[in-house]
Amino acid sequence: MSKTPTISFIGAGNMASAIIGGMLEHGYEADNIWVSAPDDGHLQSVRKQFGVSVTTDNRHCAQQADMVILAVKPQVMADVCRDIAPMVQNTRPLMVSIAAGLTAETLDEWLGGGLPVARVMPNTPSLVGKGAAGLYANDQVSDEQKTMVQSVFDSIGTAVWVEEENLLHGVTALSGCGPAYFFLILEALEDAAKNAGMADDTARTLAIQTMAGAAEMAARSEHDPAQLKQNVMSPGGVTERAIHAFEDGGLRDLIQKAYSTAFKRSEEMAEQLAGKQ
Ligand SMILES: NC(=O)C1=CN([C@@H]2O[C@H](COP(=O)(O)OP(=O)(O)OC[C@H]3O[C@@H](n4cnc5c(N)ncnc54)[C@H](OP(=O)(O)O)[C@@H]3O)[C@@H](O)[C@H]2O)C=CC1
Ligand SMILES: O=C(O)[C@@H]1CCC=N1
Repeated sequence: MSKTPTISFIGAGNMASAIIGGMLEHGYEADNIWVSAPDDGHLQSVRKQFGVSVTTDNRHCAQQADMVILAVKPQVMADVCRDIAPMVQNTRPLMVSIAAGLTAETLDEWLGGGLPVARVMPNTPSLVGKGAAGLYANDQVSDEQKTMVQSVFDSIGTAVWVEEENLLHGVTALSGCGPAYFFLILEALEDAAKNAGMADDTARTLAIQTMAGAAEMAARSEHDPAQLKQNVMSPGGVTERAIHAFEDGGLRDLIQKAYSTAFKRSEEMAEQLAGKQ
């Protein structure tokens, strides 16, 4: 596709806003973006914030698109898809779902069948160009359409194709949910520092910079995280005590448990929603 593709978002919530904000920040033209959602008041604030075109009519939104990004909650996806199915069966845009769990087969069935359907599991740091997304496409998606969806998610972070759709459960439990895990750790670290008497803004600044610095270092280093951790743990020093406290408290098991629970929930949602009539 030589012209800039028109991209329509159905749903204007946290994740759609993060993707749109990231795309605009990275040079995508607001003129080529449409957004629909039920609440006109909310849409008008989206229009003001981003300068995109808005409508409360999902069909009208989908009609404009080379690529439709379905950004509603999984539980309302069936109704949304069935409503726009007659329209997209005519225009045949690339349909992209960012919903957790829902399979391409289920989505395609709700959309009337035979459409190019891709799935993306993005995350909210897309807003600041630091997203991490897993991508999957069904066999109706052309190479040109794969390039189109990849270029959108590459522009707002890192996008990685998975060979098998089932692998998206693991992507969801890692990078889809992951920002929340790190925000929890930030909250807890800030609280610990404040409990010991540190000023609120100092605790926040130091905690955020430490997390960002550790991530940047892990990304650039030739060493693995275990070695980088060891490099901070002076024998008989301070960090060693804290790391032992984490290990003794079962932090690794807890992380494994949280990850597995998220993974299972993603599988469970796929099964439950596939049965939705
Ligand atoms: N949040 C995250 O970090 C991530 C979310 N996802 C996936 O993204 C999807 C959206 O999640 P999120 O953005 O957090 O959810 P939000 O609740 O923030 O946004 C959902 C949006 O859908 C709109 N909506 C509801 N019903 C309809 C309808 N019938 N037609 C059109 N729009 C409708 C809502 O409108 P209104 O505001 O007017 O109610 C809202 O704008 C989910 O499927 C989730 O699995 C994937 C990865 C990460
Ligand atoms: O919690 C959720 O269901 C969505 C999917 C990944 C992140 N948020």
